[in-house]
Amino acid sequence: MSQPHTPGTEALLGRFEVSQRFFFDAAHTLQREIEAESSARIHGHTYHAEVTLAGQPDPQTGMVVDLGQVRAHIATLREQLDHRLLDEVPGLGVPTLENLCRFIADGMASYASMLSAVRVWRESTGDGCVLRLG
Ligand SMILES: Nc1nc2c(c(=O)[nH]1)N=C([C@H](O)[C@H](O)COP(=O)(O)OP(=O)(O)OP(=O)(O)O)CN2
Ligand SMILES: [Zn+2]
Repeated sequence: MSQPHTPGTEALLGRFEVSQRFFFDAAHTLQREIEAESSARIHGHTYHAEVTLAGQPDPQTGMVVDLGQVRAHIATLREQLDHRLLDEVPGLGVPTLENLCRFIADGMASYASMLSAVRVWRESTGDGCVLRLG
C-alpha cells in the first residue's frame, strides 16, 4: 500500500534510485604522457554505462520513472556513440571517461531534475568514472 507523500519527509522515506545500463563499442585516440604511441593510434574499447535517476515513486504508478521510457531515450543517445570514432562526436570533446559521463548527462537533460549519477567504465581494464549530480 503506498503512503501519501508529504514534502519534507524524505529523510524518513528514503530516496529511491532506479538505473539503466547500456554498452557501446567505440574507437578513439588519446594524447597521454604514458603509453603515448599506442594511445595516439586509433583503437577501440567496449564501454559500459549506467544512468541513475532518483526520486519518490508516483503513488499511482508505483514508479520513480518508467524505465522502459528511459531505455527508449537512452537508445537514441547510444546511437551517437556506438560504432563511432569518439574523436569526431560533436559535443564530446577529448574522448575520456570523464567527458563521456558529461556527454551522457547532457543527453539526459529531459530527466535533469532526477539525474543522480552517470557512470562509464571499461571491464577490460577496470577503469571507471562516476559523475554525481543533484
Ligand atoms: N582519467 C582517465 N584516464 C585515462 C582514460 C580516461 O578516460 N580517463 N583513458 C585512457 C585510455 O582510453 C586508454 O586507451 C586506456 O588505455 P590502457 O589503460 O592502456 O588500456 P588498453 O587500451 O591497453 O586496454 P584494452 O584492454 O586494450 O581495452 C587512459 N587513462
Ligand atoms: Zn583508449
